[in-house]
Amino acid sequence: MRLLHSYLGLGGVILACFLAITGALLSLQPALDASSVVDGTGAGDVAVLAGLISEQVPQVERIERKASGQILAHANTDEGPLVLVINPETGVVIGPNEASGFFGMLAELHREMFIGDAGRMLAGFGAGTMLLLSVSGLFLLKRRCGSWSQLLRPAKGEGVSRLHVEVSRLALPGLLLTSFTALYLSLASFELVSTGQTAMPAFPEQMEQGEVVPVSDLSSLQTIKLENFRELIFPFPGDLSDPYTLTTDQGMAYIDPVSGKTHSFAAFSVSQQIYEFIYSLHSGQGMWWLGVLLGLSSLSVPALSLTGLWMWHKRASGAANIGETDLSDAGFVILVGSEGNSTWSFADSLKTALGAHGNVVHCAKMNDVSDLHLADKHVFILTSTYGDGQSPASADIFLNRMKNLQVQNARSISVLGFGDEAFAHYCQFAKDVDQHLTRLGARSLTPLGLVNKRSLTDFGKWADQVGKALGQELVFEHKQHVPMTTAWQVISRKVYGSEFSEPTIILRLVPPAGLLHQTYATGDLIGIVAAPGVAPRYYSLASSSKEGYLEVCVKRHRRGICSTYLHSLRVGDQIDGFIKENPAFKPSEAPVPKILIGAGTGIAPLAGFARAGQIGRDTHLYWGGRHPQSDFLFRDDLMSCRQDGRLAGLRTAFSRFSHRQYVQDKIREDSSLIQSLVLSGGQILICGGQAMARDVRATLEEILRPLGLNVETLKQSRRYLEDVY
Ligand SMILES: Cc1cc2nc3c(=O)[nH]c(=O)nc-3n(C[C@H](O)[C@H](O)[C@H](O)COP(=O)(O)O)c2cc1C
Repeated sequence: MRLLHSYLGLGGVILACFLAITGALLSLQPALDASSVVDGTGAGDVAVLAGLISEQVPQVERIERKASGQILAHANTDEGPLVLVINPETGVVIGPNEASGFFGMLAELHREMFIGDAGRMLAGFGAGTMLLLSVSGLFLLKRRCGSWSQLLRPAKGEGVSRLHVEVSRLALPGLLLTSFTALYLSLASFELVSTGQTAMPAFPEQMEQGEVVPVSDLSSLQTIKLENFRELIFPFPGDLSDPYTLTTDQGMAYIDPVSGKTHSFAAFSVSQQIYEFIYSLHSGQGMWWLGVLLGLSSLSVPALSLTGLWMWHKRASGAANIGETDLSDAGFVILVGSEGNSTWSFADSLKTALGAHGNVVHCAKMNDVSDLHLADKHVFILTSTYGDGQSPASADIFLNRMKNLQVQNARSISVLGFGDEAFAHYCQFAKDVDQHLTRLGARSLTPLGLVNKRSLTDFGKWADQVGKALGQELVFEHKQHVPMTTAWQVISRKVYGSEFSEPTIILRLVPPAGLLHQTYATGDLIGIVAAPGVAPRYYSLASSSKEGYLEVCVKRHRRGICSTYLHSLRVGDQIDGFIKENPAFKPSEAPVPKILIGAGTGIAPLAGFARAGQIGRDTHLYWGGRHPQSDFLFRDDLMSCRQDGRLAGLRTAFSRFSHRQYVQDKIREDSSLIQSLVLSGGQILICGGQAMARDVRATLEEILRPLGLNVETLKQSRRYLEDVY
């Protein structure tokens, strides 16, 4: 699916954009027509209307009623062909149909690119490509979301690939409909599907003799109401053997110009009705709102093409950047499972560190695994997890392939999973691979390692174990991509808990004078690079750009390079940082109760949410700190939130004060309140260290159990969000 999607996208990008843009412009026509339509009941029947028109436009050749209700008269004048818009109420000529020339040309460009059959074939090919892209895109979307039922849930991931997903999700229904109908119309234009249009009425062999009557006196036309009328073609002037040709929504008829009677009639066949229905679905004729919606979804095609190209390039460059080593020379093999590419950079670091000891290392995609990758090698499997606990793109057939391979031939196979604890199935694919290998009897150098949010610390811990097992110290220079930073100036600093060995500060920062203010939301992160070559450290924001400053809360860690650096800053000092969005940790906008739970510096985004007061009145905050006198972070702000009702409840627990309580103790005390908040649709947001998050989760499981609920189910419906570090 992915290959099909990528190659069709690459091959068809220009054609798809061309068809989408011309189609989007054409989609305006039904809406413009509809806006100029006057209620058409006044002129009565077709005979009256045709009579009124032929009096004003003697050279009229054809009258048509478009699906929008607009009436057009086509005449052949001495100055050339003319299309006139007619008021259906009065039959009076409103004026020339100026749009018809432009849209006519545009339609021709869209259908056949002014090059006839070759253009129509290209357009048909483009329609087929778009249909395949939309269908394969739908399946990839399902894979990314985990299952069909999760298709409409908020998209996971970040950056360009998230944009691609969000746009395609909005546009896919429209794109599927447009491309399917376009392909059908294209096949119909080459008569590869039946349109039923061959069923014409029999042409009258003999006309009545006598005087031609005025069109308004033709009895067959007097019975046709305007809303059923489609087209009337006048006989060729002076040709007494030529009848009127009438088309209604029932079928086609020839009408005698002398007697006014119907000579012959052919009803529309089912296939013709299908054709017409599909035509109006594609063009929006008669359903201008659908036309506009389809036009808007077509506009997504250039955006999807650009973001898709970027994703393809990024994916293609991942493995290519790592360099090649001959497999037969290698004693070590690194197999990589990656979707977004970041795991390749860890594979690269591992390869370099192993290579520094003279080891020959070969890297490959997990999907390419063969017996040659295993035979007498130390194998490292580095894989991310994707969708909802599923395999990433470069590992989706790995487990199947492994079934036929001799894992016992490998000297060792060790698995390292990359994932994100915020997901319900943390590193699930790596766990599945590890279990599978154990079942097959593979030897391993180290137990399964897990890396949360690409943490260099987690990676380093696993690599230390590998180094010890091999008797080689592995030194890493992990080249992590650091986005462009901007300068931030400290405008205030408040120190808390200075009597403890690890104090906490709240820093307020603004861009230095003259620099542009960026936009960020409470709960987003600021990445700070404390020294060249050191991986960025991320801190949650307690404020949004609306407040005019950026606020972070930092506890000093004994050997923490970045926290020590931030603690050393004074008012007026400048630092470099970049904003990283954190869409996974945002309170829902629905007016449901919110339960905010945190400990230590985890209070930062929670205090920010409470302060902004946008998250509804029924917000309860639980926080655990050390001592109420010395490190009650954001105390004044939280108190005033409680007073003015932005917080309906504020419960604090202090671990170095009289009762020595932790935040989960306060939660347990409030069990019945929490149960009722959850039952009324409440959302829980947790921020802080891993140990706190684990204890809180266990307590909440106990509280939820009597309700027949658990954390996992809440997580799946985004009612349990964690930002844990
Ligand atoms: C759409 C999407 C779904 C994800 N699903 C999971 C998941 O179910 N479990 C998990 O632990 N991590 C999940 N992650 C996080 C990734 O595994 C993690 O960011 C990893 O470092 C990405 O590595 P890669 O860029 O090499 O694919 C998901 C990420 C995205 C973008």
